[in-house]
Amino acid sequence: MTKREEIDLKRYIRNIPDFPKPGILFYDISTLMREPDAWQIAMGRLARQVAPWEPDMLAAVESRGFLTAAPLADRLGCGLLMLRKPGKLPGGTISHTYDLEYGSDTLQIQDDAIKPGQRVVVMDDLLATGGTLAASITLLRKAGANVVGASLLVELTGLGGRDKLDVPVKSLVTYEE
Ligand SMILES: O=P(O)(O)OC[C@H]1O[C@H](OP(=O)(O)OP(=O)(O)O)[C@H](O)[C@@H]1O
Ligand SMILES: Nc1ncnc2[nH]cnc12
Repeated sequence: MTKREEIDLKRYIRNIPDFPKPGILFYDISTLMREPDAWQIAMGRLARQVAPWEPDMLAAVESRGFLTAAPLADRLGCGLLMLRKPGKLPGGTISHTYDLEYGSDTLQIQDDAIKPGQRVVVMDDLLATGGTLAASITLLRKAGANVVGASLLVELTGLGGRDKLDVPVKSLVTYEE
């Protein structure tokens, strides 16, 4: 029997070619989440990755970032906040609009989500070009956060996303493509 520490999470992450557009190889974590043992192992490894940063809060990027940040906040005993697409968060919000390969996108945070200087780790499922995480970090700083790290399940290293980020970045699984 394979020991838990030897389990290769790549075995559980499915690749789907040409989704959502021709030419994109989509890394699908649904197949990892369907396997309770593998998902627990992934969350355990993420917890060990993030704990040394001693966060007060985890910031979850809509929507797949919610899937990793919520169980981790529970494991680490820290707070959880959402970075959402526009018009989803009640009360006062702060926005940041950023450029994508084609067009632009906006993320929002509640303006009272963070106490000044709180240590925040931003979490998403996957790092590709880095545009989403770079924008998330800018938005968190606008809201007063001390962003101490970024944590991912999957990193597509060939796209150079981590070069856009000025915080320490850790990922569990890397693909060159
Ligand atoms: O590094 P980048 O090039 O910015 O890409 C990474 C982002 O793309 C995906 O989100 P998507 O926009 O597909 O939304 P979803 O999480 O709602 O599926 C993924 O969950 C990251 O948030
Ligand atoms: N190749 C990819 N697979 C899954 N999610 C993504 N988000 C951005 N690029 C992606």
